[in-house]
Amino acid sequence: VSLLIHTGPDGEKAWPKKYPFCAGVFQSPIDFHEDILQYDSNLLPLEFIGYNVPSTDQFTLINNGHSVKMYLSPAMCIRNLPFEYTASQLHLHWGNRNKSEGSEHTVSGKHFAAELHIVHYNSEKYPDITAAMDKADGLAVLAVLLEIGPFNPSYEKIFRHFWNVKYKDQKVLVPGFNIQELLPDRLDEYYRYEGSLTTPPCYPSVLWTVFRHPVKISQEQLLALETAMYCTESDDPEPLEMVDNFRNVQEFRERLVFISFHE
Ligand SMILES: NS(=O)(=O)c1c(F)c(F)c(S(=O)(=O)CCO)c(N[C@H]2CCc3ccccc32)c1F
Ligand SMILES: [Zn+2]
Repeated sequence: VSLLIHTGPDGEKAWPKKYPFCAGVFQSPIDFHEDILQYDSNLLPLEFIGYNVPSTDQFTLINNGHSVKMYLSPAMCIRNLPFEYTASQLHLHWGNRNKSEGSEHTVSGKHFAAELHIVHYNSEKYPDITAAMDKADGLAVLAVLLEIGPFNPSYEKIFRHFWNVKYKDQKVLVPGFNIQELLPDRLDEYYRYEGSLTTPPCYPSVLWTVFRHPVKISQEQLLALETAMYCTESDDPEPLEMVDNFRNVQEFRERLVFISFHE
């Protein structure tokens, strides 16, 4: 299934056949534009517990055939959400070397170069992410929009390992570091809405927090992300580049996106 997930924009048109929720309600990602945004003074800055993981710990980074994902420590969690959410994994979405517009969420119709997602599950109500992932209050995903700028040493702590996970099912250990370094400075400014997984099975189970301010990585780091990995296994005679693994924005009718900042 992972090979079929992102083979071009037509790939996602085929999802509902096998994954009915992908054609359902509350689908993500979406475009953030003026007339659906509403300021909400109750949206507090998120509080991160255990994000500063010591370098003696290690994260497993794995190429799962349609993204590169890094398993996180169960000691990492977020407060100031309706429940306590425990970290599960982080992964990225990106475009290709000729079109560096691979973010999933867009702002006023504009794609950013790429997008980082940190997936958490509601550990107050569910024992693990498998139990949580299809529940309306099951998941909370933090999203960071990435754009081109100076070299980013924090992102490099993950990106430097891409060459060891070029092919599907390859994995490598990454020394622990402070995952909060991957987030923008203004943790108090974000978009908030109820949406879904952006990959099959597309469960409408995600409380999305998309930070307002993008984080910068260098052109070279972005190129590494866009060119290092393949969806196929190392011995596959027809290698398939892992590119354009973002879902297109979904219809967003009669709903609002709440913002924690004034325009
Ligand atoms: N953009 S997104 O945040 O919606 C999102 C993804 F885009 C994505 F690719 C993955 S995955 O783990 O690589 C493959 C699908 O399971 C997940 N993984 C989540 C979804 C289901 C699940 C189950 C166990 C651990 C992680 C996840 C995901 F939440
Ligand atoms: Zn994602």
